[in-house]
Amino acid sequence: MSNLMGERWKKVNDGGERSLIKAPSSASISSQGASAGSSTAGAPAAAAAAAASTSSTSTGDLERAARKQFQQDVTPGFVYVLAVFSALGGFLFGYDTGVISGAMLLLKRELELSALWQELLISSTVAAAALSALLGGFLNGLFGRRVCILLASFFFTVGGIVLSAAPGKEVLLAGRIIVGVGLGIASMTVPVYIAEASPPHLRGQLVTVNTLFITGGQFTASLIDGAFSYLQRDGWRYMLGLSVLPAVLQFMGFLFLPESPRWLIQRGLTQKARRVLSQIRGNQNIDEEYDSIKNSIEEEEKDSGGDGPVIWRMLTYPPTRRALLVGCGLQMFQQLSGINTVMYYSATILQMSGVRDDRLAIWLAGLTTLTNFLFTLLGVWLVERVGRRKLTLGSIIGTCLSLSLLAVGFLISAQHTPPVTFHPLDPAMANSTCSKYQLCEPCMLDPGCGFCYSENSSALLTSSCVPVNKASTEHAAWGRCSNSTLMRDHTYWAYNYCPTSYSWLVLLGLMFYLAAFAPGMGPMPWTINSEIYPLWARSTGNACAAGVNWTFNILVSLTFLHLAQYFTYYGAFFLYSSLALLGFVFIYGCLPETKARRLEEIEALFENQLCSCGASDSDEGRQVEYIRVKGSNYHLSDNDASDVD
Ligand SMILES: O[C@H]1[C@H](O)[C@@H](O)[C@H](O)[C@@H](O)[C@H]1O
Repeated sequence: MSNLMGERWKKVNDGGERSLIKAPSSASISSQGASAGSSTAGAPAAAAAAAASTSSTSTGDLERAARKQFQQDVTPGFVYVLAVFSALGGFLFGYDTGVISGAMLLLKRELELSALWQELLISSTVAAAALSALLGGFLNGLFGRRVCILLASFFFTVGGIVLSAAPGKEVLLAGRIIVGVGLGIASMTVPVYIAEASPPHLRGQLVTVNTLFITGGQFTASLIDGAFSYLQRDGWRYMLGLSVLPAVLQFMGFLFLPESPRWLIQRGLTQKARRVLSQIRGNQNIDEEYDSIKNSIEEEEKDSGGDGPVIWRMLTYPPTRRALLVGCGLQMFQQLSGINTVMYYSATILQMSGVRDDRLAIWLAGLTTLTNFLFTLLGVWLVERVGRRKLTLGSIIGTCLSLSLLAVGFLISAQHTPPVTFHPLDPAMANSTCSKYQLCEPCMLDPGCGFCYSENSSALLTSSCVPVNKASTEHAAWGRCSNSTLMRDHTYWAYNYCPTSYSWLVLLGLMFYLAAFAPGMGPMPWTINSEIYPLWARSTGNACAAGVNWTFNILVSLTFLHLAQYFTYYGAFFLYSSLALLGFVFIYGCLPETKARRLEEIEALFENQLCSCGASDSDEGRQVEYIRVKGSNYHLSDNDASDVD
């Protein structure tokens, strides 16, 4: 599609550099003319235009005046309030996915949960989120963003209450599914709502704040897990129930917050849309923005044409098909880079380094979530400075390298794995595979076995490979590691890991991983998805991408232990690293820069063949701003654009 906002956008070849220019249509000139008088910045702009007509040498003055107009556009505080209340959905996303690991430690003891029930309570939420994210696309189109956010916070509230009052595991499962439904809807709606309400120059930053809230939720969850782990009875009720507070806060807030103006215009509620636009743009002139949204909706309706469900129209119309591929691909590679495995596995990595106290391990695991949070903050700072494409590319290179470092750490640890020195006889005379292992590595990779060892300050003394207790992986089925009273005199039970003196290498890999992943690969898939689809396809596109995110989340977490069993830990991390490399090639080839463009302009970026973006790297950083002065179009040159920023 080439006709946007009532004006024609053309690609021209200008000295070998591609750029977009637009030639004004008569309609836009007249509408501009009509609105110029009411514009707060209309006077300087008109004066500048007059100067331009008398002397070509005064183009500099003209551009300066135009830039001034941009700089006068102070963002009203209301947009920030709106972003923060929406991002509470991100906070709940992080909190509800993060809190379960600590709660599970208490739950499995108190309710005597089998491995299957533990798995069910963890995965049911993610599975429900995957399905409800897909359904959320339909709900968003039908009822709007605001109603969907209200619905999500309602589900979070009810889910939290059910979880904290659950009399048994069946009700717990119901509560986790209810929370999952809220998660799916919130994860696809919040980024769209923030993107549609933000001014272009702040959009990336404000949508990225949502991911900052996700990681903030994960960090808070680890603190709450740490604090309530001392409350052995019912501690989990507080951990799971506390999410009700932010959920109620968000629900109350959204009773007063407005609907997205873009959705309102699409629904023909034009007066309401104008009111909302004036509210979120403060004292700025909204005529141009309003016209541009309205025109683009009309154009989109013509261009996207055809009948049938939105997903069908998206797949048969090349620009949206490409955008959908890029959006879903980004979400898929985010999860295939193993973020949730790394986060989940951090406690074990700490145990490998010699932290044996459960509570200390829980507190220290909080360091992982804190690092994730702090580096996402860096992403918020960088997104409007370096742009989405460079940030994502840099991040995935670092992610790929750090995954290799983690793999090398596990490889060296495996090569120096301690031997099994003692083969005790099973008191029940059952034939267990555990007794066959001669080394710790194959013993710990077998989910039925664990490594029981004693050590003094400098060396490992006796060690054996024994079956794990079926009711709790914290003890062996029999022998000196079978209960805490027997485990005196520096005797330890290692399940899922081996003691190693190379854990520092793994720890280094872990920190490097989070520092690389969190600013780019963590937030950018959400941010980019919120802006690459035209309005008619936005909810469906985001629903599909969020569905892909949750589906790969569950796939990666469920397969990790099996992967490790068949390919060892280093094999699994080398695999994630190769997938991240594949992700780099995909992003390099297919992801265009969307920084500072209006949502209505972005569709044009997907008109070219997919995977031709790498070739246009020279255009990166070229930020072209279009300023209309009395019917003429001027663009600020590269250097000037940075001033506007
Ligand atoms: O963007 C988020 C964030 O990076 C989280 O830390 C992670 O747990 C989620 O799966 C991901 O979608």
